[in-house]
Amino acid sequence: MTTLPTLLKLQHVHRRFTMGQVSVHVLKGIDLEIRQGECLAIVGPSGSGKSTILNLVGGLDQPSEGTVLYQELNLSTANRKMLTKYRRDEVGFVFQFYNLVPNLTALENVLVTTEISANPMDASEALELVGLTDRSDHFPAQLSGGEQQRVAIARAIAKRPKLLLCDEPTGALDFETGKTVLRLLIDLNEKMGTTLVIITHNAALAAVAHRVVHLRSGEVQDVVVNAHRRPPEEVQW
Ligand SMILES: Nc1ncnc2c1ncn2[C@@H]1O[C@H](COP(=O)(O)OP(=O)(O)OP(=O)(O)O)[C@@H](O)[C@H]1O
Repeated sequence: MTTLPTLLKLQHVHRRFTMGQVSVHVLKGIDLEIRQGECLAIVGPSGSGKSTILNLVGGLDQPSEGTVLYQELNLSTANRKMLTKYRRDEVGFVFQFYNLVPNLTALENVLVTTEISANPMDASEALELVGLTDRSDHFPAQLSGGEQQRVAIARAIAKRPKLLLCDEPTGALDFETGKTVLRLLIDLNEKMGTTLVIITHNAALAAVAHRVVHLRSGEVQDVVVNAHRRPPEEVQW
Protein backbone atom coordinates (compact mmCIF):
# COMPACT_ATOMS: atom_id res chain seq x y z
CA MET A 1 0.00 0.00 0.00
CA THR A 2 2.98 2.31 0.46
CA THR A 3 3.10 3.25 -3.22
CA LEU A 4 -0.50 4.44 -3.45
CA PRO A 5 -0.88 8.16 -4.19
CA THR A 6 -2.12 10.46 -1.45
CA LEU A 7 -5.78 11.40 -1.60
CA LEU A 8 -5.98 13.55 1.49
CA LYS A 9 -3.36 15.05 3.76
CA LEU A 10 -3.59 16.59 7.22
CA GLN A 11 -0.61 18.75 8.18
CA HIS A 12 -0.06 20.06 11.72
CA VAL A 13 -3.80 20.11 12.30
CA HIS A 14 -5.11 21.59 15.53
CA ARG A 15 -8.74 21.94 16.53
CA ARG A 16 -9.83 23.95 19.52
CA PHE A 17 -13.40 24.49 20.61
CA THR A 18 -14.18 27.59 22.59
CA MET A 19 -17.23 27.81 24.79
CA GLY A 20 -17.39 31.09 26.68
CA GLN A 21 -14.20 31.35 28.76
CA VAL A 22 -13.24 27.73 28.21
CA SER A 23 -11.17 26.50 25.29
CA VAL A 24 -10.74 22.77 24.67
CA HIS A 25 -7.71 21.71 22.67
CA VAL A 26 -9.05 18.57 20.96
CA LEU A 27 -6.58 17.90 18.12
CA LYS A 28 -2.97 18.71 18.93
CA GLY A 29 -0.95 18.70 15.74
CA ILE A 30 -2.21 15.85 13.57
CA ASP A 31 -0.10 14.78 10.59
CA LEU A 32 -1.79 12.08 8.55
CA GLU A 33 -2.14 10.88 4.98
CA ILE A 34 -5.09 9.01 3.52
CA ARG A 35 -4.11 7.14 0.39
CA GLN A 36 -6.17 6.46 -2.68
CA GLY A 37 -7.96 3.13 -2.51
CA GLU A 38 -6.86 2.17 0.98
CA CYS A 39 -8.94 1.08 3.93
CA LEU A 40 -7.79 3.13 6.89
CA ALA A 41 -9.00 2.55 10.44
CA ILE A 42 -8.76 5.30 13.05
CA VAL A 43 -9.01 3.87 16.55
CA GLY A 44 -8.78 5.41 19.97
CA PRO A 45 -10.67 5.80 23.22
CA SER A 46 -13.81 7.86 23.58
CA GLY A 47 -12.96 11.55 23.41
CA SER A 48 -9.61 11.05 21.66
CA GLY A 49 -10.76 13.11 18.66
CA LYS A 50 -11.79 10.50 16.07
CA SER A 51 -15.05 12.17 15.04
CA THR A 52 -13.36 15.56 15.04
CA ILE A 53 -10.87 14.26 12.47
CA LEU A 54 -13.66 12.71 10.40
CA ASN A 55 -15.54 16.01 10.37
CA LEU A 56 -12.44 17.82 9.08
CA VAL A 57 -11.76 15.20 6.44
CA GLY A 58 -15.42 15.24 5.38
CA GLY A 59 -15.51 19.01 4.95
CA LEU A 60 -18.00 19.42 7.80
CA ASP A 61 -15.59 21.43 9.91
CA GLN A 62 -12.32 23.32 9.51
CA PRO A 63 -9.16 23.26 11.63
CA SER A 64 -8.14 26.03 14.02
CA GLU A 65 -4.58 25.68 12.69
CA GLY A 66 -2.93 23.57 10.02
CA THR A 67 -3.94 22.31 6.61
CA VAL A 68 -6.33 19.70 5.27
CA LEU A 69 -5.63 19.05 1.60
CA TYR A 70 -7.83 16.92 -0.64
CA GLN A 71 -5.75 16.53 -3.76
CA GLU A 72 -5.43 20.19 -4.92
CA LEU A 73 -8.29 21.46 -2.79
CA ASN A 74 -7.38 23.13 0.49
CA LEU A 75 -10.32 22.25 2.75
CA SER A 76 -8.96 24.39 5.59
CA THR A 77 -9.42 27.62 3.64
CA ALA A 78 -12.30 26.61 1.33
CA ASN A 79 -15.50 28.64 1.58
CA ARG A 80 -18.90 27.14 2.39
CA LYS A 81 -19.85 26.75 -1.24
CA MET A 82 -16.66 24.85 -2.04
CA LEU A 83 -17.11 22.63 1.01
CA THR A 84 -20.70 21.85 0.02
CA LYS A 85 -19.57 20.89 -3.46
CA TYR A 86 -16.74 18.77 -2.01
CA ARG A 87 -19.14 16.90 0.27
CA ARG A 88 -21.69 16.44 -2.49
CA ASP A 89 -19.29 15.22 -5.17
CA GLU A 90 -16.51 13.43 -3.36
CA VAL A 91 -17.62 12.10 0.02
CA GLY A 92 -20.06 9.51 1.30
CA PHE A 93 -20.93 9.36 4.99
CA VAL A 94 -22.06 6.33 7.01
CA PHE A 95 -22.98 6.92 10.65
CA GLN A 96 -23.55 4.66 13.61
CA PHE A 97 -27.30 5.34 13.73
CA TYR A 98 -27.98 5.24 9.97
CA ASN A 99 -29.70 8.67 9.78
CA LEU A 100 -32.37 7.50 7.33
CA VAL A 101 -35.45 9.63 6.69
CA PRO A 102 -38.21 7.66 8.49
CA ASN A 103 -41.11 8.52 6.17
CA LEU A 104 -39.23 7.66 2.97
CA THR A 105 -38.84 4.11 1.63
CA ALA A 106 -35.43 2.50 1.23
CA LEU A 107 -35.38 3.47 -2.44
CA GLU A 108 -36.50 7.04 -1.72
CA ASN A 109 -33.77 7.38 0.92
CA VAL A 110 -31.20 6.56 -1.74
CA LEU A 111 -32.89 8.87 -4.27
CA VAL A 112 -32.33 11.77 -1.85
CA THR A 113 -28.65 11.47 -2.74
CA THR A 114 -28.81 10.48 -6.38
CA GLU A 115 -31.09 13.40 -7.26
CA ILE A 116 -28.42 15.94 -6.33
CA SER A 117 -25.31 14.12 -7.53
CA ALA A 118 -23.33 14.76 -10.69
CA ASN A 119 -22.71 11.19 -11.75
CA PRO A 120 -24.82 8.86 -9.64
CA MET A 121 -25.65 5.23 -10.19
CA ASP A 122 -29.31 4.23 -10.29
CA ALA A 123 -30.78 4.17 -6.80
CA SER A 124 -32.02 0.65 -7.51
CA GLU A 125 -28.51 -0.40 -8.57
CA ALA A 126 -27.14 0.88 -5.25
CA LEU A 127 -29.75 -1.12 -3.33
CA GLU A 128 -28.85 -4.17 -5.39
CA LEU A 129 -25.19 -3.75 -4.42
CA VAL A 130 -26.13 -3.99 -0.76
CA GLY A 131 -28.48 -6.92 -1.41
CA LEU A 132 -31.72 -5.12 -0.63
CA THR A 133 -33.58 -5.02 -3.95
CA ASP A 134 -36.54 -6.85 -2.44
CA ARG A 135 -36.79 -4.25 0.35
CA SER A 136 -36.90 -1.17 -1.89
CA ASP A 137 -40.43 -0.22 -0.89
CA HIS A 138 -39.98 -0.78 2.82
CA PHE A 139 -39.74 2.05 5.32
CA PRO A 140 -36.83 2.17 7.81
CA ALA A 141 -39.06 1.03 10.69
CA GLN A 142 -39.83 -2.13 8.71
CA LEU A 143 -36.14 -3.00 8.39
CA SER A 144 -33.69 -4.50 10.87
CA GLY A 145 -30.71 -2.47 12.11
CA GLY A 146 -28.37 -4.23 9.70
CA GLU A 147 -30.73 -3.64 6.79
CA GLN A 148 -31.07 0.03 7.70
CA GLN A 149 -27.30 0.35 7.79
CA ARG A 150 -27.12 -1.29 4.35
CA VAL A 151 -29.62 1.28 3.03
CA ALA A 152 -27.44 4.02 4.54
CA ILE A 153 -24.42 2.51 2.76
CA ALA A 154 -26.37 2.32 -0.52
CA ARG A 155 -27.27 6.01 -0.08
CA ALA A 156 -23.63 6.89 0.56
CA ILE A 157 -22.20 4.97 -2.39
CA ALA A 158 -24.91 5.80 -4.94
CA LYS A 159 -23.14 9.03 -5.82
CA ARG A 160 -19.89 7.08 -6.45
CA PRO A 161 -17.84 8.94 -3.83
CA LYS A 162 -14.06 8.68 -3.94
CA LEU A 163 -14.02 8.70 -0.17
CA LEU A 164 -16.37 6.84 2.16
CA LEU A 165 -16.25 7.98 5.78
CA CYS A 166 -17.72 5.61 8.34
CA ASP A 167 -18.24 6.64 11.95
CA GLU A 168 -18.70 3.50 14.09
CA PRO A 169 -20.58 1.77 11.23
CA THR A 170 -21.16 -1.41 13.23
CA GLY A 171 -21.55 0.29 16.60
CA ALA A 172 -25.30 -0.24 16.87
CA LEU A 173 -25.33 -3.75 15.41
CA ASP A 174 -24.94 -7.20 16.92
CA PHE A 175 -21.76 -9.11 16.23
CA GLU A 176 -22.94 -11.18 13.23
CA THR A 177 -24.78 -8.29 11.56
CA GLY A 178 -21.77 -6.06 12.18
CA LYS A 179 -19.58 -8.52 10.30
CA THR A 180 -21.98 -8.54 7.33
CA VAL A 181 -21.86 -4.74 7.15
CA LEU A 182 -18.08 -4.78 7.46
CA ARG A 183 -17.85 -7.31 4.63
CA LEU A 184 -19.96 -5.01 2.46
CA LEU A 185 -17.67 -2.07 3.15
CA ILE A 186 -14.55 -4.11 2.39
CA ASP A 187 -16.11 -5.35 -0.88
CA LEU A 188 -16.81 -1.76 -1.91
CA ASN A 189 -13.24 -0.84 -1.15
CA GLU A 190 -11.84 -3.77 -3.09
CA LYS A 191 -14.23 -3.90 -6.04
CA MET A 192 -15.00 -0.22 -6.60
CA GLY A 193 -11.72 1.21 -5.32
CA THR A 194 -13.54 3.50 -2.89
CA THR A 195 -11.16 4.86 -0.27
CA LEU A 196 -12.53 3.83 3.09
CA VAL A 197 -11.98 5.48 6.46
CA ILE A 198 -13.52 3.67 9.41
CA ILE A 199 -13.42 5.18 12.84
CA THR A 200 -14.11 3.03 15.83
CA HIS A 201 -13.30 2.66 19.50
CA ASN A 202 -13.25 -1.10 18.89
CA ALA A 203 -9.60 -1.92 18.18
CA ALA A 204 -10.46 -5.47 17.02
CA LEU A 205 -12.27 -4.10 13.98
CA ALA A 206 -9.07 -2.49 12.77
CA ALA A 207 -7.77 -5.91 11.70
CA VAL A 208 -9.67 -5.51 8.40
CA ALA A 209 -7.86 -2.29 7.45
CA HIS A 210 -4.67 -1.81 5.44
CA ARG A 211 -3.39 0.70 8.00
CA VAL A 212 -4.45 1.62 11.51
CA VAL A 213 -4.07 5.05 13.09
CA HIS A 214 -3.96 4.97 16.88
CA LEU A 215 -5.21 8.20 18.34
CA ARG A 216 -4.82 9.25 21.97
CA SER A 217 -5.79 12.57 23.52
CA GLY A 218 -5.82 14.34 20.17
CA GLU A 219 -2.46 13.05 19.00
CA VAL A 220 -1.43 10.29 16.61
CA GLN A 221 0.33 7.69 18.72
CA ASP A 222 1.33 5.54 15.79
CA VAL A 223 0.25 4.34 12.37
CA VAL A 224 0.53 0.60 11.89
CA VAL A 225 0.49 -1.24 8.58
CA ASN A 226 -1.48 -4.45 8.96
CA ALA A 227 0.89 -7.06 7.60
CA HIS A 228 -1.84 -9.68 7.90
CA ARG A 229 -5.24 -8.16 7.25
CA ARG A 230 -8.14 -10.29 8.43
CA PRO A 231 -11.35 -10.80 6.50
CA PRO A 232 -14.35 -9.49 8.49
CA GLU A 233 -15.57 -13.07 8.94
CA GLU A 234 -12.48 -13.85 11.04
CA VAL A 235 -12.59 -10.78 13.24
CA GLN A 236 -13.71 -11.29 16.83
CA TRP A 237 -14.94 -8.55 19.12
N1 LIG B 1 -18.32 21.22 18.97
C1 LIG B 1 -17.63 20.91 20.07
N2 LIG B 1 -17.57 21.78 21.08
C2 LIG B 1 -16.87 21.48 22.20
N3 LIG B 1 -16.18 20.33 22.40
C3 LIG B 1 -16.22 19.43 21.42
C4 LIG B 1 -16.94 19.67 20.22
N4 LIG B 1 -16.79 18.58 19.43
C5 LIG B 1 -16.02 17.72 20.12
N5 LIG B 1 -15.67 18.23 21.32
C6 LIG B 1 -14.84 17.58 22.34
O1 LIG B 1 -13.70 17.04 21.69
C7 LIG B 1 -13.31 15.82 22.27
C8 LIG B 1 -13.16 14.78 21.20
O2 LIG B 1 -14.44 14.49 20.64
P1 LIG B 1 -14.65 13.45 19.48
O3 LIG B 1 -16.12 13.33 19.26
O4 LIG B 1 -13.81 13.80 18.32
O5 LIG B 1 -14.07 12.12 20.13
P2 LIG B 1 -14.21 10.60 19.67
O6 LIG B 1 -12.85 10.02 19.75
O7 LIG B 1 -14.90 10.53 18.35
O8 LIG B 1 -15.12 10.02 20.82
P3 LIG B 1 -16.29 8.89 20.77
O9 LIG B 1 -15.59 7.58 20.53
O10 LIG B 1 -16.86 8.97 22.17
O11 LIG B 1 -17.25 9.28 19.71
C9 LIG B 1 -14.36 15.49 23.32
O12 LIG B 1 -13.85 15.83 24.59
C10 LIG B 1 -15.52 16.39 22.95
O13 LIG B 1 -16.27 16.76 24.07
